Order: sequence, then C-alpha cells, then structure tokens
Amino acid sequence: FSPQLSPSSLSYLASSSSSSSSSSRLHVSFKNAPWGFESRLRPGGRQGRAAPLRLEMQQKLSREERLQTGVSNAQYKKVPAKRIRNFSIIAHIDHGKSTLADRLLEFTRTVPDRELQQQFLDNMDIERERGITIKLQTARMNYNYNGEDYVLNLIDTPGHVDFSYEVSRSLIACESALLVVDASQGIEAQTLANVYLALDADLTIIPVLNKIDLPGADPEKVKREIEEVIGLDTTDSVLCSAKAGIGIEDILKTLIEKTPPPLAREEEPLRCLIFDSYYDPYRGVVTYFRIKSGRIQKGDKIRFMNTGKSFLAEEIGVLAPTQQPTDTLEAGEVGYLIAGIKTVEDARVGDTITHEAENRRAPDALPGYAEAKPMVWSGLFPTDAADYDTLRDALSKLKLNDAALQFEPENSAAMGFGFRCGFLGLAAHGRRAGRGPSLSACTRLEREFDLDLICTAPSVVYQVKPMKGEAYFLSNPSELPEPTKREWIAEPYARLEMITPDEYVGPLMELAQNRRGVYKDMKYLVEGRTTIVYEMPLAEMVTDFFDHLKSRSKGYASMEYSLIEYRQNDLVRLDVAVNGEPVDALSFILHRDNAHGIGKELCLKLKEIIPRQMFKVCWLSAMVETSRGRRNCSRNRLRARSA
Ligand SMILES: Nc1nc2c(ncn2[C@@H]2O[C@H](COP(=O)(O)OP(=O)(O)OP(=O)(O)O)[C@@H](O)[C@H]2O)c(=O)[nH]1
Repeated sequence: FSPQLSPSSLSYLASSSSSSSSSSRLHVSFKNAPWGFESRLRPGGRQGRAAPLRLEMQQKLSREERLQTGVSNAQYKKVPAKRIRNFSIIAHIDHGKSTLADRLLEFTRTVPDRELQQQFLDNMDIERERGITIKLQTARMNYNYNGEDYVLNLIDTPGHVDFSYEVSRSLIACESALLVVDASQGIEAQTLANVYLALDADLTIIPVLNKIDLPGADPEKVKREIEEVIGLDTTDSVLCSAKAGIGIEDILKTLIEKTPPPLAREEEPLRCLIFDSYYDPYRGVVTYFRIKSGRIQKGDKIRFMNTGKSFLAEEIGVLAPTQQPTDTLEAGEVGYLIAGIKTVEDARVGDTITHEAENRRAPDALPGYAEAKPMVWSGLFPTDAADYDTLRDALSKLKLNDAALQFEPENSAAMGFGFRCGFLGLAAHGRRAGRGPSLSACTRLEREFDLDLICTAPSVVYQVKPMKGEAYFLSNPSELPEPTKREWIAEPYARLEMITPDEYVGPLMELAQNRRGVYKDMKYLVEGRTTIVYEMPLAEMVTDFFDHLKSRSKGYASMEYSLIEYRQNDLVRLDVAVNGEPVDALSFILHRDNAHGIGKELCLKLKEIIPRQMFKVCWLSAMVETSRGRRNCSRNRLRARSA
C-alpha cells in the first residue's frame, strides 16, 4: 500500500458468486494509485470457515511497458496492398470474439505476454469486469505466411446491437469477417443480425466454430445450422478453441487465402472511412480510419466531407496495437489520425476524410454516413445537490467521447436539479445485470467522477402532433401537451427476433403478446430451436424485457432488435403524485390499456419505499390523462401508513 493512498481514494467492489464458495473474491481498485494496480483478496481458509484474507497483488503495466516485455513482432512494416488483409470478427455475445482476438494477437506476437492482460482489446475497466466490448479497438498484425510478409488488420466490432451502425461502418472498412459461433450453442439472434450486416457490406464470411474443447460442443450440428439458416457454405470453416489456443494457425491461413486483398487505388483522390474515434485528454480526438483510395501524408490539410470541417494531419500512423507514427499511408491500409480535433462530434463514425485543396478533393463522400441519435432517455440526478456541477462537467467529458450522448438540464421538484440524458440504445450489458439502460454511462459517471446518482426509468423518443403546428419529437414525458392540445402521439416500433429452444416458444410468445407485440413470423431451425419474429413498441423493451426473456427461457433464448418506424397509438401520460403533488421526474408515457395496472403497481411500490413518518405524510396516486382531463387511476387511494 502506497503512502499516497488515503482511504477515500480506495473504492472496492465485492463480487462474491456464492457465499459458500471458496472462489468468492473482493476486487479492490485504487483510484489515485501512481500506476493503477489491482489486488485480489481471497478467503484463504477452507469453505465455510472464517479465515484471514490472503492478498494477491498484481501490478498493471501500461500498454507501452507491456509491449516492451517479451518479444514483439509489432514493428511497422510496409507491404503492398495485395498482401494486406482487413477483417473483422463478428459473433453473438460471449461466443468468444475477444478471446479469439487475444489469441490472434498472441500468435502473431503482436502482444507478447498474455498473462499480463487478458483481452487486450477490451481495454476499459467496466468492459473487462463484465467481459463485454463497448468501444472498437483495432490492431495491425504482421504475419509471415509461405515466406511472405502479410499485414492483417483486425477491426474489432462492438458486440451489442445498440452499436449496429458502428458495427456496419467497421464492416465496410473490411474485406472479410470471421463469423465466430459457439460450437456448443449454435447460432443466436445476434449471430444472424451480424451476418446480415456483413452480407450487406459484401464481405467474405469465414465461419469459425469456437469452444470445441467443451464437452457439449457439436461442430457438425452447428455447421448444418449455419448452412440451413444462413445459407453459408461451411466447407472452409475452421474449428477452434480460442481459450485452449487450438486452430489459431488454421484461422490465419484461411484468412489470408480467402480474404480478397484491398484494391490498390493510390492514384485516386483521398477517401478515408472513419470507423471509430475517441477523445484523448492530451492529444485531442484520435480518429481510426481505413483508406479506400488515395494516399495521406503527415502534414496534409484534410477535410471531413460530411461535417465540412478542416484540420491539419499532425500525426498519422498504424495501430500495432499501440500507436506507431508513420509518414504516409496508402489505399487499403488502416490507421489513426491526430489533428487537434476537440470533440468526437467533429470526427463522426461513417464520415469521409479527403484533402482540403480543391484540386485534390474527392468528388463525393463514401456512402452510408448517418448521425447516431439517442433512442433511450433517462433523468440523472445527483443524490447530493452539491454534486450538480460535478455531474455537468462529467457529462461534458463523456460527451467528448460519445457523439450520440445528449444531455440537457432538468429541474424536478422532488429530485432537484439534474440532467435528462439520451443514450444510444438499450445496452444489453446493463440489462444483463438487471439494471437500467444507462448503466454503462451511469457506472462510468459514478466510478470515474465519484458521483452518487439516481437514474429515472428509461423512456423512448415519442412523436407528437399538436393541434396547431408541425409534429415534433419529444423525449421528456413531462413536456407532453395536454390531451386537448394534441392530435396524436406516435411511438417507435422495433422488429424483434428471438431464437429459443422449442419448449420455451409458448412462454416467449406470451411475453411478447403481453408487451403489445404483433406476431410476424416463426421458423424452425435445426434440431429443436425456433426463431420468432414480432414487431413491438420499443418502449416495451427498454425496461425489463430482456430479463424476462432470459428468465422465461432459463437463459437459453437470445434476442435482437432493429428499429422500423413510428406508429400512432392510444398513448397517455401517467403522472405520479406524492402527497397530492405530481412528481414530474416519475411521469411516463404508456398505452392507455396498461395505465391502470401499472399505476397501481407503482403506487404500491412507492408505498413500500417511501420511509414512514411521524405524521400522516402522503397518499399516493397515479393519474392518467383522459380527454376530459385527469383521472385518478388507483381508485382506493393507498394510504401510506402513518405512525
Ligand atoms: N471453453 C471455452 N471457453 C471459451 C472459449 N473462447 C472463449 N471462451 C469463454 O467464453 C467467455 C466469453 O468470451 P469472450 O471472448 O469474452 O466473448 P465475446 O464474444 O468477446 O463477448 P462480448 O465481448 O461480450 O461480445 C469467456 O469466459 C471465455 O473465457 C473456448 O474456446 N473454449
């Protein structure tokens, strides 16, 4: 323990899987430690006996230090375009994408020591703890095959559907994709969604059947499933175990032989596709790009074609996987750019970089650019009002790194001052743990900025047509005009695809039906699995749909969704009043048919949660709009117990 560490700089997270198990662990991380180290406290004694804690300390090294240890093959080598292979790894969550990426880096000796940091590519703490990839990371590998030097650019994609636009941009930057499927589980919903994106991007798909070391693995069955459901030929598929390091060389060989090399278009005007960007506090925004045509040089004056902003290319280079500056990069290569950009909003994923000079400028941008818009909104309030400024600064900092994050001040009589924040989507990694959609952002705020926050229930963006004027989008339910002042409300619908073992089809259909789902399609897959398609309001999915899906299917079903359109519905606003005063932060919009039941349930919950007082403090009621005004929906008002 370093003397600089005060108790307040120490935060810990206890994660004990079961109290009786000797594997229960206490994770301790030191916030202000000079070179951040992690320690694990493990019960040292036998099961069930109170015993002194044993302390294991593992010093974490920085990336650079890590690369200096052991032998590395990461030095920048220029090779002609015909010996470059740009590829991605696509998979359903937990099918082993990051583990495989790790193994590839290790096998090509790009990252020398595997023990030092597992899953090099998932480099954020939260991701490592949860084992989920949030941000893209790319890595350049040198590999000698048949006596020739090849460069393999791995573009890691985010695993979750919320990032499907980012996934699609990463895929466009590649020529092939390794489709990793868990050989003990088979195809899952996200496998299909990712394959469709890869097919849209015209990629060569190489099936990789992972986890063949597991006793339950049945690669032949999964191959049949891939052929029948996706229609891919599996003759060239590779069997591997990323964990045990089996089949890695075969993957590299297949990758080199099957992936088409990028087109050599050095003489055409410069066009680089941005597939990722992040904010570095010391260097500004770092942009990752793939050069589709032309050549970029350090010191070039460049232009981002969709935002119209111009910058000077102060530094360009490759990611091997640490940044290695170079002077020039040519068509087919993947690299990074530092150009004094202040926020990631100026270097958006999907934008095209070209030269600023008119005679060198590309005539048109690469297709497919879109601006990421937040789909799920939630209120964030600091539990201590004095933290309001810290929260605002923290959100501004997060925004530097997340172009889709939006926030605006919100003032609630009950909660005080806070912010209404918009996030990209449902973020299954949050729901997995049974928490709200903003978990990832919330956890980061709490962890990195030492804040204690209250997050309100998530809501979606509605479309409202007032009696006078144009329809507009509304993210804050408390701003919904009165029933007499509006014509209609529309809500976003998503196409939902669930894959499940046959025996859970009934419970899952019932779940979808209860959530206002409209049945669309059902198909039988290979050996006892079924895919069911519904169209469902997004609002019905944002809260706990995923948890219910998992519990009704005992964890076996998987889901995937994509937004389709806005549809008008009989929607109303439900206000919650405590002691007669409506609490605006608790307002939400829902279907009229559900209003009574949900309002009543909410009142009962609040009755339990609100602490008892020495005097008659409140009655709780949920009020629902009717065309004539408001109606109290919990008929027998629930009286909170007075002392
Ligand atoms: N037995 C076995 N386990 C594996 C293998 N590959 C990965 N795993 C385990 O599967 C789990 C998930 O692996 P990840 O590599 O994190 O999966 P991922 O697809 O990157 O997951 P996300 O980042 O959440 O999308 C981890 O516990 C791995 O140790 C394998 O070949 N065999």
